[in-house]
Amino acid sequence: ADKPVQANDFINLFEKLSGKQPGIRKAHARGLCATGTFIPEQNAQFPSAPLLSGEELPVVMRFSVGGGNPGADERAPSTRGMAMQITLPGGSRHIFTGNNFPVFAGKDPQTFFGLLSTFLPDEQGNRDPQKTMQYAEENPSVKANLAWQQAAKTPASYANTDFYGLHTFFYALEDETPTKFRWHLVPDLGVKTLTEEQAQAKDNGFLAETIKQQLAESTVSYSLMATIGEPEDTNIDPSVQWPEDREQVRLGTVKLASAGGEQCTPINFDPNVLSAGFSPSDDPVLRMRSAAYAISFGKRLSGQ
Ligand code: HEM
Repeated sequence: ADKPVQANDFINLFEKLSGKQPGIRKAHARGLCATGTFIPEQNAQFPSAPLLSGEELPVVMRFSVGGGNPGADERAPSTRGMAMQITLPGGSRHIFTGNNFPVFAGKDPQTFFGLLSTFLPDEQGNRDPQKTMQYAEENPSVKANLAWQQAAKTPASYANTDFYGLHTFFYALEDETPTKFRWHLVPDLGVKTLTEEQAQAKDNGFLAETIKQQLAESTVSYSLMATIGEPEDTNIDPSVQWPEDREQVRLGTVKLASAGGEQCTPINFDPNVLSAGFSPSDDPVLRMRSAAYAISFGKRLSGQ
């Protein structure tokens, strides 16, 4: 049998797909840093979480385009990412790192790795979409995400994109009843996309300018939502969405103050960094992310 896929295999594969990009994130290479505040809302499902205790908290956010290409074309209807670090009084942190699709491309790291491998060009430098199609037939857990990618339109702005945490997390402090949830971020300015024609009229890197302009003209904010899971909803499979009718709870508002700057440079947006009361699920994709992000972070800081 094949050796199980390791975090470093992903890093090597990203470098094969996008070329060596020394000193740059191995995924989500193109991005934009922003700052703001988190205005928490207390609620019954997260009764004494310090994160939601009522104080406004400082936020550093990084928006990004999926893939390892630092010059990725922002006119393309591909993956967008959002990483957010909230700092609590006393210095502990809570990190949320999500993408603009509601379902992940694979039930585990191995399946995702296999899918990405079908994007590698052959010796003549050609990609073979047939390979990807065949892989999807053999690995149906990638299908929901591929269908989303095929239907995706170009996001009009990071301020008009929703972002999904995808994995399951838990909350409970001391003897509280545990809450099982998945989070997502809803833009208060509404989800907006561009037609192909509108997208082609923009320049390759229009997203930074667009959100700066929106910040100058209006309030840019997001609602941080938690979907509350039922016992029968999967804890470990990010390629399966929970039923639509699950209870939605507001955790608070993220309000942007500025966009641009270097505040994100020293941050590793590891999605397993959680504040008191929160814990990760055993989702193997979530577990793999900590190791992969740490390797990428180390390479970035050491110019590799
Ligand atoms: C096995 C699965 C995955 C692997 C191996 C992986 C790998 C990586 C790596 C290496 C980075 C660069 C980290 C850095 O240099 O700081 C990254 C960034 C990122 N990933 Fe993942 N990832 C995975 C799954 C996911 C999932 C499920 C999501 C969304 C829920 C996601 C969203 C992001 C975002 C938003 C960033 C940019 C973070 C930033 O701005 O610093 N990734 N990923």
